[in-house]
Amino acid sequence: MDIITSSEEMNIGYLGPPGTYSEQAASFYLNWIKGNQEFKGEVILRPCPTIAKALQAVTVQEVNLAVVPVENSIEGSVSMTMDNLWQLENLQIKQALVLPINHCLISCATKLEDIEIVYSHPQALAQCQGWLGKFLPQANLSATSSTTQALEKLGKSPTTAAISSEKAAQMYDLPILSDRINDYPDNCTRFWVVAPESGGGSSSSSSTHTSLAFSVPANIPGALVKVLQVFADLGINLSRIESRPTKRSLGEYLFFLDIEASVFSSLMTTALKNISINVEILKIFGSYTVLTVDSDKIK
Ligand SMILES: O=C(O)C(=O)Cc1ccccc1
Repeated sequence: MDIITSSEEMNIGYLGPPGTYSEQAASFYLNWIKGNQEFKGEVILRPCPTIAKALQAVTVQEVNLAVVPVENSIEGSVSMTMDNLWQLENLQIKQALVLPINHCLISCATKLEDIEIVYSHPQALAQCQGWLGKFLPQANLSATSSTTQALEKLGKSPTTAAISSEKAAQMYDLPILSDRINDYPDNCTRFWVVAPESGGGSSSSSSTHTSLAFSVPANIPGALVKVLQVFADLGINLSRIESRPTKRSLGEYLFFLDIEASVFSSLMTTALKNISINVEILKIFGSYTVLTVDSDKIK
């Protein structure tokens, strides 16, 4: 892995305010790069109001890196991340991090029956929708830009609640009314560490995964299968396929692939050459390794 080493200071953007799951991921990464002694200067975490702004901050070099959520085991893709990676130029994924996510219901209410409104990030609300339906059927759900932005809306009201982490509850000095409220216990989110293509050096040849996205030249039968067949024929495993609308016209899609191979492998060189005639625009987001983080490593 290559990290920018020329500067004394490294700034890492993430979806804030402080206390979000994205901050946990960014903070783990900060400690990891310090522990691996790949960067000796000061590392500063910079909260951004949205995922889009965190990624834009990388493109305009306001920050050196951004740590953004990309996929959750219960709710699936974070479309804001996918769409911005496609739209913004010169971004490169340097690393993937998988973090366990344990949601708590945080509120000054004394009983669940008193709660009228629950605030949180749409991903968190979705990851707890079964629990919310069962234990808070009366409550209205309200989306906020992050789980800690939800905490800022709470105040001391006895009729409002937010979904956020245990760490965030401690940070904002708010009580936890219920713990582990996500619908599946092994809830986890994958984050990407994103750098500028030019500033971060090239990806390491030890990378194990590659992410890319493409559009197809025409909406014709077999347009997608021709691309997928190339990977199948070469025995390259795909770990994710996702479609997103091109936003140009209804029914027209971009396809995002996560591939279990390094972009530097000879098989991938062949695959990229072979898919080139079947794709319209191809964007390679980077090659990287995946770090799975234990809950006791999250501060
Ligand atoms: O709002 C946050 O805390 C985030 O970092 C986004 C998010 C929300 C829910 C699960 C994982 C990431």
